[in-house]
Amino acid sequence: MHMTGGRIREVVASLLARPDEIMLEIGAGGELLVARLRAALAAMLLLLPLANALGGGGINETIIGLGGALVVNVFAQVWLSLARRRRLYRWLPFASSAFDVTATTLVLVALAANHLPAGLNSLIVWCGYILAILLTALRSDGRIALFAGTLAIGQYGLLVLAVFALASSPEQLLSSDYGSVTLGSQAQRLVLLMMFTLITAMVVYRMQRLVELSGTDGLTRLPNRTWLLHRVPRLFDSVRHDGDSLTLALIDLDHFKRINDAHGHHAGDRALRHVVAVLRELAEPGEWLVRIGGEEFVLLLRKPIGTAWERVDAIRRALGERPFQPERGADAMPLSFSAGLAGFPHEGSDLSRLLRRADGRLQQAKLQGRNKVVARDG
Ligand SMILES: Nc1nc2c(ncn2[C@@H]2O[C@H](COP(=O)(O)OP(=O)(O)OP(=O)(O)O)[C@@H](O)[C@H]2O)c(=O)[nH]1
Repeated sequence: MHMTGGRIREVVASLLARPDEIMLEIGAGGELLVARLRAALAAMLLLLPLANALGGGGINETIIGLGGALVVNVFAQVWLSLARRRRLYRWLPFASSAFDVTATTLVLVALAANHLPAGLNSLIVWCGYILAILLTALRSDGRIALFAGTLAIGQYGLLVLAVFALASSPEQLLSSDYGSVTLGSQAQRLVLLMMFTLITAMVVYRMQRLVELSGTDGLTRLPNRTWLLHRVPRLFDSVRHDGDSLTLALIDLDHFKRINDAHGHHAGDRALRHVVAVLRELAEPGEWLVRIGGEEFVLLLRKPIGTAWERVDAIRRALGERPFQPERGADAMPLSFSAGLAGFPHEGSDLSRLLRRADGRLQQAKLQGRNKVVARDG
């Protein structure tokens, strides 16, 4: 894979950015999945000290392993109950992944307190870091993957320094069960943690791009119906919370079939991009344009229906002043749309009701001769 400096900067910026609403929504679902998986893994963790005891391992290590596994099981249930709540706690993924990493470190510290080489050479417990880092990939938030990886590298690095500082002689770092602890092998483990962090971060990046693609219309790069379905419930919540109004405008281009028939499908595509460019240029903050079908768009305006009507009508007039040129040398042709408006929450408290109401008014606009915006039932 060839990555230029600019591309690397783009990947890093995207991983460090706070995900948008949809990605956070998916991340919240991911948090619940992580919490369920953690609970299952924690239960399986209880088997490890058991296997150690059955395999003739030391009693102290078995007790430390069992104690660690029990604590992880109790916390796993706490994280699960928090993730099940409807409320989105922004700190929860950071706190729970910090717990996953720190639990591993604490078990390693306990092992080191019992027998120094065990703290650094216990491969089984060290794998807890790998699990903690890999789990973050399910949250589709690059910041959490990088946070967990950095924390694991930091904590393990400090443990290595502490053990080497505490060992008064090289013999103390030799063990018949765990082999010899060397700086070289510890450096390798730190590099491995970096590699796992990098891979996990790239998985998150790919996942974010795929989600982005599934919510974007390929022709106009506008958000699509999938985006609308995911975004609208949160937008409704926020409008309700702030006591604001929201208007949904259903926009349909007039006689669009004629452009395709007269100039071909490619010209039709360019006409769609022309309309979107004009609408984008005119869009103000608090307005979201979505392509929901062929030549059908939804414009969401955080405004009461009267003000929204004035806005959409101004956009309709502005589009009329920007004719579309189907081919070089051909006469420019004026484009127009008809629109039906519906207000949230008084005319519909969910998306399908609002769309139905707006569609009725759009049909009225078409029947009344097109190039018209209708905000009331006639
Ligand atoms: N070029 C192109 N055409 C599209 C696209 N999506 C839908 N269309 C065309 O848009 C046209 C819509 O036609 P109709 O639903 O009959 O509506 P209309 O011609 O706009 O007429 P009114 O809506 O009644 O004003 C059809 O010819 C579709 O093929 C697209 O992505 N590209």
